[in-house]
Amino acid sequence: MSIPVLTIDGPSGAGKGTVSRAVAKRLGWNYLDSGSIYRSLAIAVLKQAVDLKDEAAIVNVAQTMALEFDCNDELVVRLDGEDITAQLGLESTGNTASIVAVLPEVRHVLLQKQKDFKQSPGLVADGRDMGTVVFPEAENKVFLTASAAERARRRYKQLIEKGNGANLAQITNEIEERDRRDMERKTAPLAMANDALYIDSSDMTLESVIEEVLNLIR
Ligand SMILES: Nc1ncnc2c1ncn2[C@@H]1O[C@H](COP(=O)(O)OP(=O)(O)O)[C@@H](O)[C@H]1O
Ligand SMILES: Nc1ccn([C@@H]2O[C@H](COP(=O)(O)OP(=O)(O)O)[C@@H](O)[C@H]2O)c(=O)n1
Repeated sequence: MSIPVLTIDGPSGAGKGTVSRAVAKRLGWNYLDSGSIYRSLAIAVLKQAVDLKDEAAIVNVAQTMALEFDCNDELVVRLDGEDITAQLGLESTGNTASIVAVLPEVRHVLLQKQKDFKQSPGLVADGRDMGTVVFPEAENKVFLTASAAERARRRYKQLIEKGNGANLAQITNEIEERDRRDMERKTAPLAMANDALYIDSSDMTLESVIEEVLNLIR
């Protein structure tokens, strides 16, 4: 029997990660946080002080970086043996991730790493192109979004709660800039798959979004 896949794509701060983790836990399925792969590459590129305009050098880092994901209660990510979990969630990391994610060759190199997460008994995959490019065969697809203002508020609150400083106006600008970059790139842009369920979570509680996604599976 084929392995079931649920894809959840959408822009930054829509709730993809939180909803995906909750649904994966309820179903007992594996979870792919594809953004963390692009984020890890961003950290590797920053660590090696690679010029963000040097496409060949960035592709080389993508090909050679060794990533380990430990998904117990909390996700722990090691890059070339070093624990980079604390840097993964920074907004600066997400912004750099969206710059390196524009490169077609980078996306090509990272494709198989993502496909390898499709393991029994099932997979919840969260990102931008899960339903369109990485798992087009998935039988359940969601496009999860919310207004940019609401997504910025959520991100702001999340950063403050984690004890990181944050500025709402700056986060709003960064989210809008990242939306633009993710939607306008040529390769695997952020777009809704034809066969996806559209959910605007602006005025929904987290619990009701999770319920709606679980209803799709049942
Ligand atoms: N429907 C919702 N209502 C209120 N807060 C939400 C909702 N969905 C997500 N959040 C909160 O917004 C923040 C960003 O969610 P996250 O899952 O990290 O988004 P994404 O993975 O799409 O960037 C988290 O703190 C999360 O708890
Ligand atoms: N499948 C994916 C996932 C992320 N990304 C890129 O990686 C960046 C960070 O992704 P993320 O999912 O961790 O970001 P958030 O939505 O959590 O802010 C995005 O802005 C995208 O540019 C991508 O191109 N394709």
